[in-house]
Amino acid sequence: MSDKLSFLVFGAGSVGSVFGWRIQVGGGNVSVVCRSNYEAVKKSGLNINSDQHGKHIFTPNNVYSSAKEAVANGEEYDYVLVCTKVLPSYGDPAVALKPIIKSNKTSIILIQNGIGIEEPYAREFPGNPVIPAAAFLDSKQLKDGTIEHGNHARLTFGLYTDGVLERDEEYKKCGESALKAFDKILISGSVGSTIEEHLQRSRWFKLIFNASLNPISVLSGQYSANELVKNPGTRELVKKAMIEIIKAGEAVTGGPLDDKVPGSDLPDQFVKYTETRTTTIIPSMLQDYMNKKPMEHEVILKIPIEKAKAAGVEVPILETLYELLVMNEKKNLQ
Ligand SMILES: NC(=O)C1=CN([C@@H]2O[C@H](COP(=O)(O)OP(=O)(O)OC[C@H]3O[C@@H](n4cnc5c(N)ncnc54)[C@H](OP(=O)(O)O)[C@@H]3O)[C@@H](O)[C@H]2O)C=CC1
Ligand SMILES: CC(C)(CO)C(=O)C(=O)O
Repeated sequence: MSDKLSFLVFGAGSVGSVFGWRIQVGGGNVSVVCRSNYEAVKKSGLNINSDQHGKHIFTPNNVYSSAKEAVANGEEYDYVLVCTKVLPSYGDPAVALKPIIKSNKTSIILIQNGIGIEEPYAREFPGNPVIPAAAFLDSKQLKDGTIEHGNHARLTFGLYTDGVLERDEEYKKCGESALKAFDKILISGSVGSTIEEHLQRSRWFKLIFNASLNPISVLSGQYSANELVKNPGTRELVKKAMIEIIKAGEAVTGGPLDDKVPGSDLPDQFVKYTETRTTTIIPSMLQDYMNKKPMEHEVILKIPIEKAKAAGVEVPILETLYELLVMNEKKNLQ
C-alpha cells in the first residue's frame, strides 16, 4: 500500500485538472472522476498547456466515470477535491459525494467560486473537514482532455467552522492537520498556498472579480476581462460593481477584505492586475455561456445579493446584472 496521501478530483474540468496535476507533481496519489471528458481522459490523460509550467501530459493514477466506480475496490481517500461548477438549483451538490465519503478521514476541499457553497457539505457530512478554497488562476478546457492554463496558480483556503461545527474540537483538530498537509503538498507542486483564518473575507475578495467581470463579460456580448477593463465605459461599470461587492463583503464579514489594501483602493488594483495580464482572461461564466451551459449566477450573484441586503447594503448594479444574466441564460439554454 502506498504511503502517499490520496486525492480524488471530483470533476476534472480545467481547474480540477490543473490542481490535480500539480498535487501529483507535489507527491500525491491523484485519481479523477470525469463526466463528458471521460473517454478522452481515460485514453490519453490530460494534455495541459501551461504558460507557467510548459506542456505536459497529466496521467492521473486512476480515471473513473462515476463516484461509485471511484470506491468500487474499497478505496478511501484522504481528500476529495470538488471542482465542479456550483449549480444548487440543479440539485443538492453534496449528494453526489455520498458514495465516496465513508468515514471522517476524508477532507472535502471545495475549489469553486461563490458564496454559501459550504453549507450543503457541512450538513451532509458533519464530521468531515470542509475546506473551501478560493482559486486564483485562469484555465480553460479547449476540447475534452485538453486544458489551457495561464501563468500562475494559487489557492487560499481554510477550515469551515460555521454553525454547529464551531463547538466540535475533534473536527477542528482533524481539520487543522488536513490544512497543513494540503498546504505542504501544494507548495511541493509549485502552487501558491495560503491557509486563511478569515475564510469568508477571502471568498468575498475573490468575488470582487467574479461578480463584476464574469457577468459583464457575458452581458457585454462576450468580451474578455482584459478587453472590458481597457474600454473606458465598461471599465467604469466594472469598478462600480466592484465597489458594491467590497461594501457588501465588508458588511457581511465584519472586516476589510484585504489586510494591506483598503477597500477603496481594491477596484483599481483588480483593474490594473487584469489590464497588465499578458494572457487573455475568458471568465468561467463566459466559457459556460459560450458552451451553452448553465452559469453559476446563484452563488456568484444571488446569494451575495441576499447577504448584502440582509446586512443593510444596497447593491443595485449587482441586482441588475443578476436579472439580465438569468434572462440571457434562459434564451441561451433553450
Ligand atoms: N476556469 C477558471 O479559470 C476558474 C474557475 N474557477 C471556479 O472553479 C470551479 C470549476 O471551474 P472549471 O474547472 O472552469 O469548470 P469546468 O466546467 O471546466 O469543469 C467542471 C467539470 O466538472 C465535471 N462535472 C460536473 N458534475 C459532475 C459529476 N456529477 N460527476 C463528474 N464530473 C462532473 C464537468 O463535466 P461536464 O463537462 O460533463 O459538465 C466538468 O468536466 C467553478 O466553481 C469556477 O467558478 C475558479 C477560478 C478560475
Ligand atoms: C478570476 C477568473 C476570471 C479566472 O482568472 C475566475 O475566477 C473565473 O474565470 O471564474
